[in-house]
Amino acid sequence: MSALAESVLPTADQERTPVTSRTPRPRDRGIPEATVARLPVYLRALQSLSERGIPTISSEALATTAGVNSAKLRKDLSHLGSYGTRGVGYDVEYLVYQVSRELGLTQDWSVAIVGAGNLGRALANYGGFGSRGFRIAALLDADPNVVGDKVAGLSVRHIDTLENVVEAEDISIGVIATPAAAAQRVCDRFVEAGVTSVLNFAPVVLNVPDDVDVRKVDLSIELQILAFHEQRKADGDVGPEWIEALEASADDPPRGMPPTPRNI
Ligand SMILES: NC(=O)c1ccc[n+]([C@@H]2O[C@H](COP(=O)([O-])OP(=O)(O)OC[C@H]3O[C@@H](n4cnc5c(N)ncnc54)[C@H](O)[C@@H]3O)[C@@H](O)[C@H]2O)c1
Repeated sequence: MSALAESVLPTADQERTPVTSRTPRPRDRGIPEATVARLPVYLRALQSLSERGIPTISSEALATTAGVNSAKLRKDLSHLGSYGTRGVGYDVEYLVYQVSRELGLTQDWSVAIVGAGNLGRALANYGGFGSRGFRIAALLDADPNVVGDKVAGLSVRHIDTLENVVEAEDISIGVIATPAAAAQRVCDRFVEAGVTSVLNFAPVVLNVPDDVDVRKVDLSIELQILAFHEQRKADGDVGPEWIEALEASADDPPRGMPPTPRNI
């Protein structure tokens, strides 16, 4: 069990549920995507408060710690049914539990990474996933020279075993770290094997059925967004009012403005 999973299970009625890739997932209850994207930011801030032994926090202080405005934070947390107590604020431990539960982190998730190259190995070697409830259960590759390599305590398996691995390891999330040309086929195989959540690092748009969630990570896009902001700052266009306006309209940034790292 992950440290996080242990730390967010205060009572018996909040017990962990064993999850398999075919278990119906606790779907969001109409929570906006932009709110879901900010929950990990709140969680990180809350965990840091918890580690410092801070029992309660006002929405303003939590918003400052998380780097968002307080009205947005209150609205986000209201989607979780959390309103805080007037004059006291939010109970930090309970909010850690609520946000973790909403993100599905009160249970462990098994992850398979396909592509044991530079990126796949770096991901597998990163120790931070385990403490957040993500177990890297398998690393697969198509190159016979790579299959059998030991990475982060795992033996790289052949891609031909993907379906067996998904079944045997109860894989819930598939990570694609292959070249772009191979990504769609790998994705199709994940989906055929029953995986309905895919994290794609390859620079390609994947086609998936409606019930499959794909998140794409592209560092070059993030760098381009930062470059855009650097340019605006150099031109003197980005002042505090502009940032405020952006934060107030996180779901619908002003025309011509890409989402900032603070509002996605
Ligand atoms: N999203 C980002 O921010 C980001 C950053 C760096 C790299 N990337 C992308 O991540 C991917 C991997 O990059 P890398 O530097 O690790 O490349 P790499 O060449 O080091 O590794 C790719 C691995 O995929 C394997 N592979 C190829 N076809 C396969 C298949 N059909 N099935 C299984 N394995 C297969 C190769 O054998 C190789 O081991 C690339 O698409 C790259 O563009 C994305």
